Amino acid sequence: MHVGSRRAVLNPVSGDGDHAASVERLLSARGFAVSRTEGPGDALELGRAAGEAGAAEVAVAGGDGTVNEVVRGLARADHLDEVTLSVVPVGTANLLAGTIGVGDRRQGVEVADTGEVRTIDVGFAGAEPFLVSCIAGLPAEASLAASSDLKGRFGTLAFLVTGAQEAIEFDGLDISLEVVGEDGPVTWSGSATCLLVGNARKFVARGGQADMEDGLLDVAIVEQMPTGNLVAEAVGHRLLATDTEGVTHVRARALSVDGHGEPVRFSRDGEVAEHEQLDIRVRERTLDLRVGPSYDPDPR
Ligand SMILES: Nc1ncnc2c1ncn2[C@@H]1O[C@H](COP(=O)(O)OP(=O)(O)OP(=O)(O)O)[C@@H](O)[C@H]1O
Repeated sequence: MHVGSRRAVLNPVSGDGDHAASVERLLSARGFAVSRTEGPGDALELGRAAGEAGAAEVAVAGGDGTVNEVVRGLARADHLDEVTLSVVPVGTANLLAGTIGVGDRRQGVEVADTGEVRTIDVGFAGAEPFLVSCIAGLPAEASLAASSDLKGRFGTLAFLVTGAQEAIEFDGLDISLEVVGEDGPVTWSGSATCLLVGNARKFVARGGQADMEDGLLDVAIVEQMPTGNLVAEAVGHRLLATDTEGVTHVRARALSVDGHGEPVRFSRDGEVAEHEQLDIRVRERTLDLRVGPSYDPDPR
């Protein structure tokens, strides 16, 4: 491997922010040229620069937000399918790392160096990529409402805390969907509490990790229900059973979301944007990703 082909993007303020020096040292020792972010948007530019320089490997030391920025930068440099990505989890929730068997920062560094490489699907919402999920409605509102202070104190639980509060006030999304499902087209129209589209995560049955190599997105549409609290609880605990009334579940290659002229707020791996109309699709086996030893390519 030639010098400079391994780059790392390190967010020094992710999570509790006590990792920068030690993780930088560990990654440097494995041959990664480490760049630190100095503010929002830097990880995107560093990802783009790594892509434009043709970096063979990019490690991200950060949380899901930082991973999302780097992946967007790599996509803009048209380098997503030529790079090997790895994640050193130093954020708060670290959803992606959790689903690919990378438990902590030391293991993350080890995996960044020698972990098995799998080629995973990448979701796209319009032109923007996502690895974990693209969600609209209640959970997106809730995660938006979780201030970083709250996130800092409660970690992932902040989602649940705010989720329950927001549910009481949430009006629902008035949307129409055209879904290219695994078994044919599906249409849906109505008022939804939320639309959950997972690449690395699934939201029905036991929830948790989804198959990231099957060329399919896991789509759950939760109908607006009068008792919003109940839904918040169900979503929060990831207990949406397959047959829950009011929940439509489809494995899909693509879907088109229409907000009937009203902007719908989407969260792509935590990055928020509003769209009146959005096409979401999956590009099968697009990104090489280093995974931990407990990664299960076909979780059931
Ligand atoms: N040097 C910096 N100073 C302040 N903010 C930064 C800096 N570098 C990056 N950021 C911003 O920090 C935010 C949080 O990053 P990240 O998602 O990695 O951590 P987290 O929120 O703790 O973890 P998670 O997303 O896994 O819950 C990102 O929105 C990013 O834009």
